[in-house]
Amino acid sequence: MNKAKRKAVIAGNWKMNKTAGEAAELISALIPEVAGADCEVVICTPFTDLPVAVSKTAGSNISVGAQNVHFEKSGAFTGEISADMLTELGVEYVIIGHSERRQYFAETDETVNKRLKAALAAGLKVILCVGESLAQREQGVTSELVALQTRIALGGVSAAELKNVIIAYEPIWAIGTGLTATAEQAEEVCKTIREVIAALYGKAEAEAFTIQYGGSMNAKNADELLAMPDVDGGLIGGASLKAPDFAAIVKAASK
Ligand SMILES: O=C(CO)COP(=O)(O)O
Repeated sequence: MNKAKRKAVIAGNWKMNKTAGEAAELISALIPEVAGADCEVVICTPFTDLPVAVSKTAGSNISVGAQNVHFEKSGAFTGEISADMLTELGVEYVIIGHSERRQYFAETDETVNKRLKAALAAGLKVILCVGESLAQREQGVTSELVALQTRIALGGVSAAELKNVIIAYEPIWAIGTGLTATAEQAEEVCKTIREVIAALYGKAEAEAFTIQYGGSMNAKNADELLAMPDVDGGLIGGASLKAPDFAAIVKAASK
């Protein structure tokens, strides 16, 4: 695989953090720190921060994403947000299938697939999350599980649409725990994902495809993780909430 062909994507997943006022402050601090980065920079904010995030980042190299989207276009789905609502705001990306959504909000591979197709149809770029629990890793089913999650999520997605999809490999046991997958563990699963993409869409598509690692990624471990041949970026939780911490990872990806 020629990694040089792929531009790294560093995305912050703010989760349920930052009011709109706090978001404005964080973005103001972030813009000068990441200006000129040689990688793509994305911040995925709570829904309520999206308008301020879009307006504040205008003219900068930071793209804005949401953290979820519903699969229907509109209707009686109290509390939900549609893809058209996001695109009209100027939102470019959306995270789909994060393990916290799967774990706490009963999202399944099937609804992840429906959300993904709805997002792509509306013109959004998707960061699709896959990853195993600690019990699944200990049972030795990580590769199989991640391959299955990937196949189901991408069901019905064309090769043209795939260009707007990134996959983030996020081992659940490494999220917010301070436990990072070793670079070798991250590489092994990211490589498996690339093989699944190659089997589904072909070798050229797989080589062009961006795969991120996520799970306690920080300024200290970013270099080693990003040096892996199949790790093309990161999806960052905790370390995306402070401008210097996030900027340090962006810098590591720009080397
Ligand atoms: O879930 C994550 C990003 O989506 C990772 O979160 P942490 O970086 O806080 O472990």
